[in-house]
Amino acid sequence: MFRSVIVRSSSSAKQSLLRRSFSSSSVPERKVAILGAAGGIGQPLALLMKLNPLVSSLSLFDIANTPGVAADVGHINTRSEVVGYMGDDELAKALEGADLVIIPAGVPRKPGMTRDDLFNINAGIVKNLSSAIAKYCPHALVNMISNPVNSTVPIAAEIFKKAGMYDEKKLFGVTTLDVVRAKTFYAGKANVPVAEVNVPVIGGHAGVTILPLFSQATPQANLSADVLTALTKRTQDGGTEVVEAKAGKGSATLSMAYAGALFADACLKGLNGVPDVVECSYVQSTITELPFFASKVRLGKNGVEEVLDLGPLSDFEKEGLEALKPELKSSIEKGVKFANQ
Ligand SMILES: NC(=O)c1ccc[n+]([C@@H]2O[C@H](COP(=O)([O-])OP(=O)(O)OC[C@H]3O[C@@H](n4cnc5c(N)ncnc54)[C@H](O)[C@@H]3O)[C@@H](O)[C@H]2O)c1
Ligand SMILES: O=C(O)C[C@H](O)C(=O)O
Repeated sequence: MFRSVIVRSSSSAKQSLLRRSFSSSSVPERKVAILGAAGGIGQPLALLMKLNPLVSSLSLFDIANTPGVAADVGHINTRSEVVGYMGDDELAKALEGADLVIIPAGVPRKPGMTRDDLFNINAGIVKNLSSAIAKYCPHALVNMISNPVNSTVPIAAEIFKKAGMYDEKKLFGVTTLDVVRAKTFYAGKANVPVAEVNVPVIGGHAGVTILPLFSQATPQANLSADVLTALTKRTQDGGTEVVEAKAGKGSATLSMAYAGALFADACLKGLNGVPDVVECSYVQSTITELPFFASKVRLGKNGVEEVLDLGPLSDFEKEGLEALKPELKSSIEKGVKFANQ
């Protein structure tokens, strides 16, 4: 179809106009940058973003090993051009012109650690990367994967505020893996096809701050209170389950890359004007008294279009919501304090 439009037009100016308007109305150019692209999440995420036809330029940044990852992924015969960037001197080039920046940079947990135990190392990494984003691609959407997400998102927000370019619609904590897990675990217990399952997950991304709303799960299933309690706990402990199974070799990487690619795809669809794109994400929010909170979010051309209400909660979920607030509040405050010291 594209080729026949070009062949039939007469002048070359007309051809190029047609080419531009045809291609921009179908699939716009989109640059996606991954920071931490040579890591356990970064590599499979780079692969999945290379497979995404919405991406025209894939920028792979890390402090080490990106040339190899970029050469490898770059041989795949899909739409995007791939460029690897290594070291702080190349960070500006990696970011310039980016529409979406995905951040899985930083250290993962080992058995016995909480996500908050990563704060001392990852907070500094996120602070530096956020300063660079503020400088080189201030209008990009940012998908924060680096833990502790409950604190790294507030850190990025504070850095962006200091730089005078903060737009709360453009900053997202990636909690999609919690949704992916809740769907998988629910489908197993409810004995329904997993592809049909939807489960919102609210709150944050650590332990009890992860609150799946199985009362709103579809398709509906009549699960006992004990089963719902066990499903909730398994979703909250999903990350720890992987950390323990990997026995010192890191945390979830493959399922996270899948979840990160799903969320990035939703962001790109929103940017491209696809209607009714709704995903859960940890964003600046007023639906509770906490300044950041994960809930369903409608994505649009400017990022967050609408933070959706929580909807009706069961008594068990209402208790879970009250129980998560103190920990989430203190993680947010820790991030804000760090960014401002
Ligand atoms: N949000 C979630 O649901 C979720 C899920 C899984 C893991 N995580 C988090 O993602 C992070 C990464 O996990 P991983 O398993 O990929 O770790 P990893 O150690 O395998 O990879 C991290 C990568 O970050 C790079 N890096 C370090 N400092 C950097 C900097 N300043 N700039 C750019 N890159 C830098 C490292 O070189 C490495 O390649 C961890 O903090 C982990 O806890 C979050
Ligand atoms: O559990 C972790 O440390 C990594 C990640 O947050 C996860 O949920 O798998």
